[in-house]
Amino acid sequence: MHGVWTPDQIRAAEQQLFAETPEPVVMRRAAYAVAVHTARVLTDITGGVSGRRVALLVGAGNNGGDALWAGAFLRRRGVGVTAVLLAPEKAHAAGLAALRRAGGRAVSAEGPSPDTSGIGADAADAVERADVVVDGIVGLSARGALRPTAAELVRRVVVPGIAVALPSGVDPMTGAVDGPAVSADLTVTFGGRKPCHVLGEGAVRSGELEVVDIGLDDHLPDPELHVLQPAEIGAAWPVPGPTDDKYTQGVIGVAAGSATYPGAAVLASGAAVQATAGMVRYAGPAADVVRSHWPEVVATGSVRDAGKVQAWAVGPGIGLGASGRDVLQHVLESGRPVCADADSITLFANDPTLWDARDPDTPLVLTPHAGEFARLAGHELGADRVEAAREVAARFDAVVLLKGNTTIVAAPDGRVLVNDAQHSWPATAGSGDVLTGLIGALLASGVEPWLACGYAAHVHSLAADLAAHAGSVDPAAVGAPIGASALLEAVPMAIREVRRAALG
Ligand SMILES: NC(=O)C1=CN([C@@H]2O[C@H](COP(=O)(O)OP(=O)(O)OC[C@H]3O[C@@H](n4cnc5c(N)ncnc54)[C@H](O)[C@@H]3O)[C@@H](O)[C@H]2O)[C@@H](O)CC1
Ligand SMILES: [K+]
Repeated sequence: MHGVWTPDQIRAAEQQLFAETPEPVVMRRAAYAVAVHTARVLTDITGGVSGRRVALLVGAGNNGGDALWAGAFLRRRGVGVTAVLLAPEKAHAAGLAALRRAGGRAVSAEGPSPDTSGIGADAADAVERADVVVDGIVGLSARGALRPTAAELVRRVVVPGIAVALPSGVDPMTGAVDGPAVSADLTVTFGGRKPCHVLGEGAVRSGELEVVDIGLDDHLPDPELHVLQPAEIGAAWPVPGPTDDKYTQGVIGVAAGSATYPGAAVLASGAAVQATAGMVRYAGPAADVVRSHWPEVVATGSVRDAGKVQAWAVGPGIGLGASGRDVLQHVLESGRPVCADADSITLFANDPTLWDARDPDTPLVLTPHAGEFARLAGHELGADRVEAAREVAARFDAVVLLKGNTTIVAAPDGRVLVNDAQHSWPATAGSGDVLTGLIGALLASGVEPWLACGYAAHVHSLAADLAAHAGSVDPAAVGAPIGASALLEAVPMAIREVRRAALG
């Protein structure tokens, strides 16, 4: 599991570190890593380092200081370095002096003779002629949209960009982008991941991420967020052992779909069949259709005669009427872990007395999208999705999986997992029904609910990615839109992929 720390947590750890290692030494450590990675990128794209050109975009703070020091190190390897200073009078003095000593030059972003968009000729020329641009405009202390000159410079960058700490223009806490922002090929960040590297557009804008050790590790508190790694998901994914039979691996009950809309039932049951090797029971009015798609499912017409299960997946397509309510109430009273999705969430929102049916000691997972979340929470989902999910998880004493391009999984005790999909292929009708089946199957296998959601979210987005690329994991492969059935079909491929990662 990777940790993710807030800017405040990182700053506090830095202050502790500075008590033992002087701040300029730490900055040079960070900058040296930026220089090493920039040299690597230069070699990748131009075949060498010496004689290549790098433009540094330099803001008023220490982020600009990192870029200036990195420029000084690159000069020593023969790189032609020009620093474009956004606030010449506030540029990091020691960094600027080091760059000049090493033979680099500095120009003002706005002068002399700025063009109609406010950019000076030397600055425009430096950005245009560079092989690589290093973004040191703003880092951890970024506030709001980029100021006009910085925004204009960012618009002009067409060559590969390396972001120092984080891509400028991205909100450090939420990953949200408001106006122009750097789209980095590579982000070199220090001490640990920050929320913007894993949330929303920031995750995409960060490009490849390099986390550099600058000595902070011993000073960092518990992380704010966690990101699961494929290998740990693969190692934990339940597969049958030598002494297992169909019952010992967990039996999942699926209560979904209706006679008129059987699709949700077929997809959720199918996902459960593909996810784990135990047994799947379906209970509801779509029993015949489910049986014809998935002969291995034991299907009955009602939750009342479903037989024993170890967990329930309930909700997709059950409707908002009395029968849907009855189904939800029954599974809540079963004393088994429940993954409640879609109509179940709206039923909870419409009728708070349903919470009384729940055994407080039995885990409950809620998997809302933004609209369902708003109904459940009683307010719209704002920019801070993490805090929103955390608050609702605590309020309802349930694990909340908030759907979106970045999936957030909040536990009632405040732990938060993030699954940063990096693509939107799962944004297709029926994809949520597949996710519900995956989570339910993992719950039935005894996986802890918070992790079950994290494992399922990862495998779900990986399956969509694989399906969209016809099974290829080559990042250069071109994708095509998929439906939920194709996603479902790719689930075993995704499970194999994470299990392979676990083997190393
Ligand atoms: N404290 C340290 O010695 C270390 C800091 N590090 C670097 O320092 C950075 C943090 O430095 P600072 O706290 O000085 O702050 P930053 O360099 O992140 O930003 C502060 C400056 O950016 C400007 N700014 C803020 N929002 C802006 C916007 N929307 N558009 C344009 N300009 C904006 C402000 O005028 C302010 O002067 C980290 O991200 C990292 O790159 C690293 O060198 C590691 C060690
Ligand atoms: K930056």
